[in-house]
Amino acid sequence: MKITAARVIVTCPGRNFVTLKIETDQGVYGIGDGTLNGRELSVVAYLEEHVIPCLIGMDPRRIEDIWQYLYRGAYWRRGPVTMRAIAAVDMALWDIKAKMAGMPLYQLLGGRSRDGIMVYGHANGSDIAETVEAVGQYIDMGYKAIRAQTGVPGIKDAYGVGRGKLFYEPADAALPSVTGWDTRKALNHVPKLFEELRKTYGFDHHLLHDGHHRYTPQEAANLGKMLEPFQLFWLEDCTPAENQEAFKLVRQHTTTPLAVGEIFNTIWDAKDLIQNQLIDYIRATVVGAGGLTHLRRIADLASLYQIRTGCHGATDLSPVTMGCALHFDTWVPNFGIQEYMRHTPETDAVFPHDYWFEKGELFVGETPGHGVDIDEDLAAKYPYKPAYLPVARLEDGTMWNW
Ligand SMILES: O=C(O)C(=O)C[C@H](O)[C@H](O)CO
Ligand SMILES: [Mg+2]
Repeated sequence: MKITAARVIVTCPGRNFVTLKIETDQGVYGIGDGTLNGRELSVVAYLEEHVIPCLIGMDPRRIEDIWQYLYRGAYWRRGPVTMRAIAAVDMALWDIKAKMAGMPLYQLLGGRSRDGIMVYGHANGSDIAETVEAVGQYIDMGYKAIRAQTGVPGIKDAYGVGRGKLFYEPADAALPSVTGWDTRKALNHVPKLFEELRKTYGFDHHLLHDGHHRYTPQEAANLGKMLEPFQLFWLEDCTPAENQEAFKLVRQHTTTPLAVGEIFNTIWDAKDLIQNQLIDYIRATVVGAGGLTHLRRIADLASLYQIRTGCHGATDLSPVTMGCALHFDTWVPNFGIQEYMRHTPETDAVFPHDYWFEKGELFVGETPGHGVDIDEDLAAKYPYKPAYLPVARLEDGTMWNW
């Protein structure tokens, strides 16, 4: 069996997606996602110029060997561009293998560990009252877990507060817009949101919060401590994780569960955090961390330390990644939760998929493969549009982490 052709499809049905389609001499094809928010065309070039020429003629059933070829063979390892290109190939190859087996992908991974996948949605508002109302809407839709973000008085465009409620897109400008940040103001405000949420809705639902790399380890520890009475499911990205040791300080001071990893590319980014039990949830997902082949290794390492998965699932991960992640979630023994930020109806139409939402959970169907396809004619109607995430600056103009 041979790979006969592969091509990259870029489409923007509301936001940009990079999709890889791999064809074989047996008529079976596979689909993979290589979207890298705000840097999409770098993955397109990496795939078209450096990966696809090597793939032609290879046996698509040799998933592991092709993964190693692309990882070790490039000499230059890791990084978001490389690992997304590898992920796109890996997803497409697993799709092909599962289609040939006539099985949904989760069967090849080891079979079903659960029926539904608990997901969390994004509730946000410009102030506490609006966010409390938005959380109520998610509860009414049946969600069991909700991430809550709020505008903070005195901060311009606080992280996670979109203009829309059910659909909002952080990468919303042709060049990065400038947002603000002030840790003091956030630390004074965020605990009040969760106090209000617990007063209003009680403790039956899981609540989550994303610090988006904004706090120093000491500030993050302080926030975690202040949030303890409100029993969060997790506090995410409370401090940047390039220095994995920084989490020791946070961990020593708070029992609020910690989640990290949406920007991790490999097991090496998470190794010390996991082995020192400095986190509770690992956020790496299929497109970010080199596909299913590599994500499985991260999950297995995490399972040794009772750390659970919490795959990133923002809108910049296409329905192809969402489909793969849901098959992974259906299998993975140490599953925690899955992020689910809804795609627009336009995106859902470009990517027909066999997964659906019901009472706070997502379910995958029995379609062979990962169950997500691309309608190429429709995709062609939405050409690439430059779009960037914002940047963040402190009041005095200093660049900060968005
Ligand atoms: O979904 C999250 O938790 C995020 O932090 C969203 C990210 O900012 C977004 O996916 C970046 O592309
Ligand atoms: Mg996040």
